[in-house]
Amino acid sequence: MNAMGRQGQRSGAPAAHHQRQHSDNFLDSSSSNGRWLQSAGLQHLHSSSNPSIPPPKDYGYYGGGQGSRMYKNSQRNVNGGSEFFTEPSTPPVNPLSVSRRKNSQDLESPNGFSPGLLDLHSFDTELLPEVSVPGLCDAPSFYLSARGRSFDDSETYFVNNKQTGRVRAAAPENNVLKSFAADKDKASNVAKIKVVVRKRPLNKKELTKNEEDIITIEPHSGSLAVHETKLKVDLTEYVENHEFVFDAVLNEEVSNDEVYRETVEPIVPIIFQRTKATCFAYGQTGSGKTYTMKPLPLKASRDILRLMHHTYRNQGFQLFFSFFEIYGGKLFDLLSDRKKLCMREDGKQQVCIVGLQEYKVSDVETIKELIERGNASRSTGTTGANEESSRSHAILQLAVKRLADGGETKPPRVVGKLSFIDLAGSERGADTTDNDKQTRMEGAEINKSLLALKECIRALDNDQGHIPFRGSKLTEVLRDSFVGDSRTVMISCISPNAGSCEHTLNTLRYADRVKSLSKGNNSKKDILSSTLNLKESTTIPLSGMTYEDDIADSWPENTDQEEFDDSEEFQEPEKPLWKKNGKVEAYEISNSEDKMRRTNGQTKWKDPPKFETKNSHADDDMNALLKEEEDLVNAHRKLVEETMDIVREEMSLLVEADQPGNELDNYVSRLNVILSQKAAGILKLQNRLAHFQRCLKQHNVLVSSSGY
Ligand SMILES: Nc1ncnc2c1ncn2[C@@H]1O[C@H](COP(=O)(O)OP(=O)(O)OP(=O)(O)O)[C@@H](O)[C@H]1O
Repeated sequence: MNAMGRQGQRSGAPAAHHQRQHSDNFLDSSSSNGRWLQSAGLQHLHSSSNPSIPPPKDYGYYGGGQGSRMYKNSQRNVNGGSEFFTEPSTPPVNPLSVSRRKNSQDLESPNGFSPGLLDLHSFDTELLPEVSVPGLCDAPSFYLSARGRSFDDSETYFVNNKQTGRVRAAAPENNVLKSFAADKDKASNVAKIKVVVRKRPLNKKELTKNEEDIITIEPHSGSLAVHETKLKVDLTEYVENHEFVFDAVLNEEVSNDEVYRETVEPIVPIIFQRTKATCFAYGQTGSGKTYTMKPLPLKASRDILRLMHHTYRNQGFQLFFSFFEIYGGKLFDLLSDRKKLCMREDGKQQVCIVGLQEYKVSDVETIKELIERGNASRSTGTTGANEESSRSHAILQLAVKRLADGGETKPPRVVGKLSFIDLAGSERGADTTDNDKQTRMEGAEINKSLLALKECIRALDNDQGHIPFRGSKLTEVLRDSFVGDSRTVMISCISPNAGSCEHTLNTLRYADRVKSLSKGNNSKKDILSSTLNLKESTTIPLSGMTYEDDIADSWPENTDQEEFDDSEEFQEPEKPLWKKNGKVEAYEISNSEDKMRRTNGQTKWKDPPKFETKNSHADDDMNALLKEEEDLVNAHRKLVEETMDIVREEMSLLVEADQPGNELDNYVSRLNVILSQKAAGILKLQNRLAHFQRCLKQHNVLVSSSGY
């Protein structure tokens, strides 16, 4: 049945009344009721939290008929599917069309890659003096009012087209230069975390199946609604509206250029100011993560190079490129024949990826080539929802480095870093069409890392002293995104079709949790990060490492930062990968850091602690427990939602019971159904709770140490 038909059937009251009702409730989302429900992750129930208010029955949501389903359907017909997937500004590389494993010979051939240099402490920016910004005061002040606003600003930083939700695309060529020069303080005011949602258009398959678009986007207010069709106990349908507000919401018409301008462009200038920034896409398989992420690094590189060649000309800045993936809990270099990599922390708990090949790049063409090579090496497969699905988390890093005073004789030091992370689909483990063992294992691993990411976010959100970054390789890599002088942009990708409703709601709830991180006091999180460093320095080695890895890597005995800060330690040249005109062209980050320290007669690495195996089991246990907890909370939330529905049903039953001539039989049988439903729901949750309690008991030691 089409939306119009259903709407006609459902509407018991004039549509105008409902429209007002919804938008009032929505606008009232800051009320205590709204906050109360939001705090329980049930904000979507706000509009119907008062059982005396009839349930929402139509989509007349944002007023003026624009948010109605009728409107959306007609919009869809205009798009008709012919525009679908026509826009990639960077044509997607088909990994299957390119040989998956490039040999290193091929990769290292000197075809334009400029010299690269070793950087052991690739995340260490402490020793660098602050970058002076030439011409800062000359900045045209009009620019600030037009573009380059910080994420915190209450006004949108670009102008939206009110009809289409399209972001105005009229940016001047050198806007990054201008926005950077505009105001250094403004740039450093860019919010620590920005959460953006992007909705993709319905695809051909969904259109063929006549699937409904259930997402309404209101770009001006950053709000979005998911219209979920549900069944009452008497099997009649009704629609529940779930409302969310984010830093920005981008509808299906927004181009990749516009996505870039909204997400990454504002953070590019501050990479030159000792900032580590991360942009990642999150969402179910086939929701558009890769499509969204793919063009961003190239656009960012272009802007970074422009800054280097203009604003910072002759100031010793260099751009380095690396690309790796996390697959099955292990790291692989996508630019080096999928060489296995190893992650390590230095004395300051800074992450260092040993063996990762970095390329010094100075032109966009080379970067494009590297991106294509990396993408071709990615692990992909087919899921029910996406024929070319990413099975891994891919991490592409652009590091801005600067030559030290000694010029080319010393390795340049990192000034800032921009990381792009294309996460694997958020529900891969639950994909029912994935039934071979390998795929299931991949799914489990992906879920583990996404769960760990969520737990880190939750821990930061709840001001917990311990942030479980070690829960997965992904969170270890991402750690820098959340602590210290860092910026994070999360792009939540959602599918519009009704069949994806549950996954979409999960993605949006996840995004909502990340968003709440940015609400609080940032300094609070910085304090947290120092607590974290203290705690982490005394905890166990990286989970998921093999025993061999552990023996080879060992662990820092001494975390005295001063000793590790000594830049003289970095003079030993790294293993050159290839040479051009007698100059080293590319280097790999190796474990010579260990050797240096040992040969200095000051061994700072010790044998693996004896309790290591036990602790890596403990990590697994903790992950399992976290998963149990997650499931319990979700089940509880679901029961509350169902209870609300049942209460509504009861209210109308009572109203009917009071009507003259009401049939007692009908009342009795419906009440019976309602009560059985309630009892079944409670019983199910009780069983789950009992199971969780048993798990807690089983892992008693863990429970006390992880603060349960
Ligand atoms: N905004 C969009 N506009 C047009 N086409 C899109 C958009 N987003 C995604 N697509 C298309 O949808 C399909 C799936 O997208 P994509 O591969 O990016 O999904 P994904 O989230 O990365 O999936 P997975 O997690 O399985 O890797 C692709 O064919 C892509 O071109």
